[in-house]
Amino acid sequence: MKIIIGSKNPAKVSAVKNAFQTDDSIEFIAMDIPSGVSAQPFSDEETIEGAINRAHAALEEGNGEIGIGLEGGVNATKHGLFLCNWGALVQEGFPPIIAGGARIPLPDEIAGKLLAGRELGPVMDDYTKKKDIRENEGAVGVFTNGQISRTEMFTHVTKLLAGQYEYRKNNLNPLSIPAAQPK
Ligand SMILES: O=P(O)(O)OP(=O)(O)OP(=O)(O)OC[C@H]1O[C@@H](n2cnc3c(O)ncnc32)[C@H](O)[C@@H]1O
Ligand SMILES: [Mg+2]
Repeated sequence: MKIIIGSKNPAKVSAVKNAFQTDDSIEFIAMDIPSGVSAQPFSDEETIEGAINRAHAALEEGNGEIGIGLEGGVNATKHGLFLCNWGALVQEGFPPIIAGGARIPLPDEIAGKLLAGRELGPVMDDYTKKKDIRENEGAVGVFTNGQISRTEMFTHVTKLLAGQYEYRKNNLNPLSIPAAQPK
């Protein structure tokens, strides 16, 4: 089985491999796929849409059995601007499977820069004086003092996708297969 991952970001690619590691017959292909939403999604809705877009486009371009999209964004609440992360798994002929990740508030100093229009990736690099935080521990890793890395957070999201996919496969009632969703 071929799983096409809609990103070449190593934090995302490792997460998908971790989540499906029990199955040796899987071939993983990572492709650079645009999210089709803003570079810095600003709501759960927009972030979910980005994940689904990536999963659909990955499946189509990579010609596999499963497409996976993982997308990071932020979501404003009255308690502050929270990191939000979403994943989607797309399989031909079925509606997308969706799962969300852990969320933590961003410090005001970082949130202010995003509200002023900057992207989290470069803001985190400036803040930590390191390079490519988004491909390594991520903002979630920095602000949890290394407890939960971006890979670990996305591994959790992908396990939630993989588990729902397995459940659907094992409990498929042929009479209730939903119609394919328009792309
Ligand atoms: O190559 P892709 O797959 O696009 O990987 P990405 O790191 O850009 O990830 P997203 O597009 O999903 O993330 C959306 C935006 O949020 C930023 N971002 C999200 N989570 C982050 C994190 O944990 N650390 C640093 N930047 C993050 C990222 O740089 C983008 O500006
Ligand atoms: Mg991106």
